[in-house]
Amino acid sequence: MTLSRRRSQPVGDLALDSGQTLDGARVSYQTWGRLNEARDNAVLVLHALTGDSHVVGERGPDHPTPGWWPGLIGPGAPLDTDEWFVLAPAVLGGCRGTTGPSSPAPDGRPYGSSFPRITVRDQVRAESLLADALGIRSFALVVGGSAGGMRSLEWAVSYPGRVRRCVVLAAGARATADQIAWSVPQLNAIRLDPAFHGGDYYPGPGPRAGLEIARQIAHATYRSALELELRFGSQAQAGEDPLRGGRYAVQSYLEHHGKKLVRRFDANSYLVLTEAMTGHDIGRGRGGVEAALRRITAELTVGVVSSDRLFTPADGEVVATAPACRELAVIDSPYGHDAFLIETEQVFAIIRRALTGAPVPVPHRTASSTAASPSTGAATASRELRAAAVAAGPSLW
Ligand SMILES: CC(=O)SCCNC(=O)CCNC(=O)[C@H](O)C(C)(C)COP(=O)(O)OP(=O)(O)OC[C@H]1O[C@@H](n2cnc3c(N)ncnc32)[C@H](O)[C@@H]1OP(=O)(O)O
Ligand SMILES: N[C@@H](CCO)C(=O)O
Repeated sequence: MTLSRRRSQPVGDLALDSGQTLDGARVSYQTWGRLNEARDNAVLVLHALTGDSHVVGERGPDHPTPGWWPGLIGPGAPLDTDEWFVLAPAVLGGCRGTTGPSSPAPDGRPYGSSFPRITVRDQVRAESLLADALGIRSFALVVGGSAGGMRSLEWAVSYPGRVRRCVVLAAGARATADQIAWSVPQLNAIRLDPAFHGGDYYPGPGPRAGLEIARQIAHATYRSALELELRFGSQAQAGEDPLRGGRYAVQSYLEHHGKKLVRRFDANSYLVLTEAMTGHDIGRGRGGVEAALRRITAELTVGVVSSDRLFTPADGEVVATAPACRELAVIDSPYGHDAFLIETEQVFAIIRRALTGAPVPVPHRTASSTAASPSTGAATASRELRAAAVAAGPSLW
C-alpha cells in the first residue's frame, strides 16, 4: 500500500462552544482508498489523546511514529480500501498539523496561553467542516477509542443525519468524577513546572518534567493493576536496588513512557486535549444523557474493555442504553484501557461486524439485556500474561 501523505485543509473561522472563534482554523488529515461517485463509502477513524492521523503505515518524513491501529486499513483489511474511503483527521487542539496551541495565532506567534478552552463538540464541529470541504455528506461508519470514542459518540449525537453506523470504544457518555480526578494532578504537574511560563514557552523546551509526570500518572491508569502486578510485581529494575536509591521495574517502565511522550508531544496540547475530555458530556444543553442518546439514529456499537479501570465497562453500558445500540461488545483483556490499541484482533472483529451488519455473536450484551458475559474473540495478548491473569482469577480483570 502506498504511504498516505498528510494534507492540511483550511476550514475557516471556527465558532466554539465558549462563544469565542478560532480564526482561520486548519485540519490536517490522511486518507486511504477513493470516495465513490455516490459519495457513500466514507469511513471516519478518530484517534485517542496522543494519536494522530497516521492510523496505519510506517514511520516516514511526515510521520514521526508508526500507525497506531496497524492492519486496520488496506486491501482486504477490515476497512478494505477496495471498498471504503477512509478519512482520519488529527484532532483540534493537538500538535499534529490541525490548529492547536502551538499553531500560529492571527498575529503570527504561537497561541500558547491564548488558545481558547475547547470541547469535544468543537473538535467534532471542526471535523464536520473538513467533511464538508471534502464533499462527504455522510459517513458509512464513524469509529474511535477513548478520546476518539468520545468524538465518535458526539458525531452520532450532533449529526445524526451524517452517521450511518458508529463504533464507540472505551468511552462514556460524559466524564466521570474519577476521570476528572485523575486528570487534576496531571494538569497541575504541567502548570507547576517552572518551564511552563503560563503556557507561553515557545520556542523553548517547555514543561518537559511536568509533561513526563503527567504521562506517568496517566499511563498507570491506562493499564490494569493486575497487568502491572503480573509484569513487574515489586521487582527492582535490573541492576538497581530501590532500598538503596534505585528504582522499581514498574517505576522505570512509567518513566520510560513519560520520556517517550515528551519527545513527541506538546504540553499545551496535552492540557487542551485533557480539558476537552474532562468537559465531555453528550447531555449538556440537550436535556441530559438519556435524551442525547435518543437522538442517535446510527446503528450503534459500544465496545468496553473488561479490565478498564478508567473508562469502566459500566461507563460504556450507559452509552449502550441508546435505543439505536445493536451491540455491546466486551474486549476481553488483562491490559486495561489501552487494550483498545493492543487487542487489535478483537477490536477489528467488532469493527467488521458493525460495518457489515454481521450477526452479533452470542453470548453478548445488548441494550435490552443485562446478562454479563465476555466476548469470545481471540486476543493477541501475550499467552503468558493471559494465562497468568486467568490463574489469578477473573474477578481481577
Ligand atoms: C506506538 C505509538 O506511539 S503510535 C503514535 C501515536 N500514538 C498513539 O496513538 C498512542 C498509542 N500508543 C500507546 O499509548 C502505547 O504506545 C501503547 C498502548 C500502544 C503501548 O502498549 P504496549 O505495546 O503494550 O507497550 P508497553 O506498555 O508494554 O511498553 C513497551 C515499552 O516499555 C518499555 N519497558 C518495558 N519494561 C520496562 C522497564 N522495566 N523499564 C523501562 N522500560 C520498559 C519497553 O522497552 C518498550 O519500549 P518502547 O515502546 O520504547 O519500545
Ligand atoms: N494511550 C492512549 C491514551 C489512552 O486513550 C494515547 O496515548 O493516545
